[in-house]
Amino acid sequence: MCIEKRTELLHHKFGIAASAEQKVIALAGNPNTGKSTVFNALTGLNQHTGNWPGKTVGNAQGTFTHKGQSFLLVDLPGTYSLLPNSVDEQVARDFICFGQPDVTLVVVDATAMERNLNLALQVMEITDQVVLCVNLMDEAERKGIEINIADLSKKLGIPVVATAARQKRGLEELQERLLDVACGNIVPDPFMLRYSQEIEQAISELELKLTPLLKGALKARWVALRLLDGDDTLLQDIERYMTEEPLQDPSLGREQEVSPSWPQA
Ligand SMILES: Nc1nc2c(ncn2[C@@H]2O[C@H](COP(=O)(O)OP(=O)(O)OP(=O)(O)O)[C@@H](O)[C@H]2O)c(=O)[nH]1
Ligand SMILES: [Mg+2]
Repeated sequence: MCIEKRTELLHHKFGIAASAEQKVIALAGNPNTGKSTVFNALTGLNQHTGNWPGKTVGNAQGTFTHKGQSFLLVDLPGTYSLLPNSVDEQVARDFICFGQPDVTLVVVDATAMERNLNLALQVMEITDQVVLCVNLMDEAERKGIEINIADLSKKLGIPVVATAARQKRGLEELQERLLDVACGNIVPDPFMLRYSQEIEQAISELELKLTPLLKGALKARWVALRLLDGDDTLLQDIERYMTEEPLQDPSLGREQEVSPSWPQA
């Protein structure tokens, strides 16, 4: 999508005023992982709060500049998943999918990695442009939890930064990695969850049909997974946010439903 079109989309559909040269960062994560603390530490007083258009869910936007590059940071509601079961999850998913952020920064709690990585894996299915922030490192250290950040980054295929946002630790490196991914100096190659053979087969068949329809706007594999899961809200959202050419292939119905199950926390 060209920059002018994205600026227009952000303004009209999400109430976000980003300038053409700004890199847009979506801040996602489980509740209480320190997203707002990271947001505040990075943006300081350069913040603006309101509601998401048509929703009673709070929306905070803020700006910062790193090495001459301006960033607009959007603090998303805390969620455990991106399946649209609640308004918070819908808001987070819609922005990550359709707001076309340059990077989605997933903030996880270093003391509860297993539960938190579930959301990170879901984001990595939607977009390659992901940076992981392992926050609350001071708490993890206090509890004797050790995390091999370099190994985690290698296994996940995305940049991973350790932070203790309340103490403002690790934020410089976080800004560096955001700049790297936003500007293309680092091209993440996220680890993909593999499902059963039956589901993988169905995904491949749907991907073939979806790829030309989606024209790179969304990952065909992820849309295929959502369709197989019977997620009607995604088709509505595709029409709402990509209104120029709604999906019209009648064979993309629900008859092929087999439910892939998300890894449970
Ligand atoms: N010890 C420690 N506490 C932190 C750190 N980061 C955030 N906190 C604290 O964790 C609590 C939750 O932080 P928030 O920034 O509100 O978390 P959040 O993810 O925005 O929470 P929701 O918006 O409710 O989902 C607050 O009391 C913060 O001060 C950290 O790195 N170390
Ligand atoms: Mg918050």
